[in-house]
Amino acid sequence: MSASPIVLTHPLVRHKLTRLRDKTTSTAGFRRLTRELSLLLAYEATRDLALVPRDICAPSGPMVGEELDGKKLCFVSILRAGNGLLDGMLDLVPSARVGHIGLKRDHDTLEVSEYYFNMPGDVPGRTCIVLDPMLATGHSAAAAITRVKEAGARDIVFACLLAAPEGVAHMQEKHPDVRIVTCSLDKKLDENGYIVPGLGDAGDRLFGTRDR
Ligand SMILES: O=P(O)(O)OC[C@H]1O[C@H](OP(=O)(O)OP(=O)(O)O)[C@H](O)[C@@H]1O
Ligand SMILES: O=c1cc[nH]c(=O)[nH]1
Ligand SMILES: [Mg+2]
Repeated sequence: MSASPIVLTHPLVRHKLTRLRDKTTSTAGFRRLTRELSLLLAYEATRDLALVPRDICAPSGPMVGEELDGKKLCFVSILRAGNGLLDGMLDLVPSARVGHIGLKRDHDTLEVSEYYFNMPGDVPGRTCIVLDPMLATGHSAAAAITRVKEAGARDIVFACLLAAPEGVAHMQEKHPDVRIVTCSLDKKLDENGYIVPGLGDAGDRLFGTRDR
């Protein structure tokens, strides 16, 4: 059974997301807002990490604190727009490993092709948080997660800024075990496979390009 996506409803998220969607927001502003939202996404995406007790000496005396258990985290960025979320996540968890998967969506068929794959060796045992701002048809996210599973990952979260119902349904069919954390569940896809209301092309807005 697949879980429903976790949608962040915090006022800060809603405020920043509105600025992000606004087509008059500059490239620099878009990049900064994406980074800020990634910190808030990371907070929710890491909610279930296991803790173990740790003895420390506080200024007032000994106490039992807590620290993260085991081998911790691996972030996986789906190139290229996933990199917009990566730096903020690494600010929060600087020791995380990082994998990269290069995927390009064909504008006509909406199918994806892989052009790059590089994962750390010690992925089994780590929680993998796969990053991409957009879950549209879900083809990119599902293909990336198939590859992450082939690398040995078992505990996987997919974190995005916007999700379309079509993408959520595709992920629930292909990877029902993967939790989806998003800042918004939008209305639908348009006839070109773009999210409505959406924010346009995330990669282009992050990097100041125009790829269609
Ligand atoms: O859910 P889907 O229908 O697969 O669409 C979502 C994908 O499309 C965009 O990437 P794109 O292929 O445009 O590459 P880019 O990040 O290099 O711009 C986006 O960053 C996702 O990876
Ligand atoms: O709306 C969309 C859909 C896919 N990719 C994007 O960047 N935006
Ligand atoms: Mg793009």
